[in-house]
Amino acid sequence: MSMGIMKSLKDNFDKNLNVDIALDFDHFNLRCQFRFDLEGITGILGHSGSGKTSLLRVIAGLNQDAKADVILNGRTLQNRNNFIKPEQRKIGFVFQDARLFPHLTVLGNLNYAFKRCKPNHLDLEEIIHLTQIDALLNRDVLKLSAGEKQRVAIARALLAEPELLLMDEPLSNLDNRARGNMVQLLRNIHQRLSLPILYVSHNIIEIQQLSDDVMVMENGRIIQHGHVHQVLNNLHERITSEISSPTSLTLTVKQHLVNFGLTQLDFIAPHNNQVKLFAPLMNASLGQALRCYILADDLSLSLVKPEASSIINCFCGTVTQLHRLSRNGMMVKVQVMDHTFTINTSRYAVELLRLAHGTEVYIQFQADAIRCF
Ligand SMILES: Nc1ncnc2c1ncn2[C@@H]1O[C@H](COP(=O)(O)OP(=O)(O)OP(=O)(O)O)[C@@H](O)[C@H]1O
Repeated sequence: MSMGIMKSLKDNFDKNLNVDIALDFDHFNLRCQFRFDLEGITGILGHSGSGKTSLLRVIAGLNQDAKADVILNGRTLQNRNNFIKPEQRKIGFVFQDARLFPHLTVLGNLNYAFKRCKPNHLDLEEIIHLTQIDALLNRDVLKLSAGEKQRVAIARALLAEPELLLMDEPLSNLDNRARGNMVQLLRNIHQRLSLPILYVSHNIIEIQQLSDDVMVMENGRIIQHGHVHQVLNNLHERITSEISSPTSLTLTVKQHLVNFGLTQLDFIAPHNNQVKLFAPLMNASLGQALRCYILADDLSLSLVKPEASSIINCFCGTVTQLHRLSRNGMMVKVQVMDHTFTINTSRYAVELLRLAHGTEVYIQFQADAIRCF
């Protein structure tokens, strides 16, 4: 197995992406300028039509009309005078639909990429195993399920040994269960290959579970870019006009209470008091950091500390924001130390509790409201 060689090669170059793009369609203008170190998975979130696909297409070299400077790992892919063709950019692209070669089997599709990439630093068997397609190799690609097709498409993209992988809504044709499995598979791939990924999705949960950094696009512009928790917990009002994003946290495992079916996670509350935060019992080692989220509908608010309550998680915090979501629905942000919690409640409750910026409140949630990954 050539994992050692793979890893050292991946680590040898400076990984960064430098982009300055101006692209004009009849009714849409894309203007993006950014430079960042390519380390993990960067999620790209935004309403339909905000320009996410257009941005990926320019980076991949699929839109020659764009006025763009694109520099990947110090290599100029495009500027006023140069245009490197898509197949020479060392950028992989996985689309919403798998786009496999229909006349080839699964193995034929993989070999197409593998044989064109010389010398090979990746091990074909390893990639087949990593993408869980061992049992599919001789199958006709037209007879695969949507999830199977996407796994083959990912394997094929990896075998071309890209320096950057672009993924455009790769899981949108899958049901919830297949989507969950694919998120885990993508995390494994990323961990094993250290391959930077730009990952476009409408699905905030998918972005929360996969991304280290998140960019938010609106109307052809990047309006937010930063660490996943920081961006998702403070999503721009225009993006959260109809939905609330989940509270996004990284928490470490403190202890397992096997008899109660609970796992205690580390959480620092006001005045530096360590308070107990419980999640459902999970198979994770002590000290392991977990990506966690809580849906806004799963939290409730109280003005007084509930002394005797069956809801076992309760923290004191301060209201920092109130935002009307619908005719009767409100979104409330509560700051608890460094953590911002997002709670959905009714306009009636906000008036009843006289909630305002600065109100001290207690947030409550059940153990199974916290979902960990
Ligand atoms: N070839 C084209 N010619 C003219 N307009 C285009 C072209 N491609 C995209 N657009 C327009 O550019 C805008 C951005 O499209 P884009 O596909 O980049 O958005 P998106 O954020 O990826 O949307 P979605 O999430 O629905 O896929 C849209 O208004 C779209 O109609």
